[in-house]
Amino acid sequence: MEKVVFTTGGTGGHIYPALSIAKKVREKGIDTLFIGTKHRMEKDIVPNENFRFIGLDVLPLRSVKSVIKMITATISAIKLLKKEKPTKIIAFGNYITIPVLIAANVLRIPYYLQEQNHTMGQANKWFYKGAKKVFIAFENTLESIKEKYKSKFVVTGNPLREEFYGKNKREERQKLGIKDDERVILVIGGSLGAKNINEAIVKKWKTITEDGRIRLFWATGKDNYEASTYRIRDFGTAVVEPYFENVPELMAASDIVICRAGASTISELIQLEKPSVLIPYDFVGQKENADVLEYVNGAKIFTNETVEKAIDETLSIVRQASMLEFMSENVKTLKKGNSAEIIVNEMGIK
Ligand SMILES: CC(=O)N[C@H]1[C@@H](OP(=O)(O)OP(=O)(O)OC[C@H]2O[C@@H](n3ccc(=O)[nH]c3=O)[C@H](O)[C@@H]2O)O[C@H](CO)[C@@H](O)[C@@H]1O
Repeated sequence: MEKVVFTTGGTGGHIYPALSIAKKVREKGIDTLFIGTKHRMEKDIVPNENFRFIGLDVLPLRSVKSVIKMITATISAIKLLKKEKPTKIIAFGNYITIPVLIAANVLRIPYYLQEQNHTMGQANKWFYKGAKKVFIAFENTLESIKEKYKSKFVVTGNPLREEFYGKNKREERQKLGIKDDERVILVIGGSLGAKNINEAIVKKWKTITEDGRIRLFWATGKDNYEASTYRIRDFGTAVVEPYFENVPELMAASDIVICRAGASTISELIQLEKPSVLIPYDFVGQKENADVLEYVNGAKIFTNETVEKAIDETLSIVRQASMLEFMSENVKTLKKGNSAEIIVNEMGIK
């Protein structure tokens, strides 16, 4: 009997792709189990989606204590996998997946990896040589892989929420009451918001809102709403929220998006063929994710120091229909289809 173990955790960026694949597996009536940590957001997100979840006691490898915990967790993972007897394992990167991947090697259970980012994270780098297949989001990741391992890699894009597929721009604009001659700018940070982007929006508020044809949708981030908006007296037609639950609809309706360059956000832009102005959060490898879009002339990249310029540039691009179309056509060339479906097929799950 087929049974698939998913090991993931840390941030939404690692957990949501796993859930999209797991939902496809569950639809086929196949048993699943998630293994993450008992400390981070997977412990809530995964059970909320009605998947069975076991949290191990692991911490980032930064101290002797964390190394001891990693060893203990690995012993627990071996016992757990012996009992659960999965036929396949899939891991989504970062230190949380290490105990299960060591256990998979010890027990010789076939395992697969998924990498969300352009640049592979350390855990995936350590384990890819023993993996059956590695599912990557972006073609250019292959440039850093030795020739003899390349055949293991499959470019699938990142698994996204189902709502990102089959969206139509015109329909979504009608639902939101947006007129044909209005231009929609969507601003989102990562799952935590983006302080620098918020500050620049406030500084440029007058310029953005004085053009009556601009419709702004701006998510400040859950913890930044008060600090970002208290100086604004009149929101006009702008929609400002701490967090948008309906990003698929808003992104589909928008003409251009200002955002960070987390892997899921980049893949969502690709799926919806959106021009963007990106301000990567650099130290976690987002610049390389952003480069994927800029390289095909589908996005412009700015830095935390030049966010105000980024907004001026957005206002300029959004008024040029031909530029928007050019960028959108270029983004389209990166589309890969429904990644979760492709991955389930590649894993031989019927
Ligand atoms: C700070 C940090 O460590 N970031 C990393 C984290 O990204 P993080 O999880 O922050 O960012 P991602 O872009 O991968 O995902 C953000 C998700 O939140 C959604 N969203 C955002 C705002 C909003 O109002 N509503 C909403 O639904 C987006 O649509 C997207 O699906 O994991 C990613 C995947 O490994 C990495 O690429 C990022 O570098």
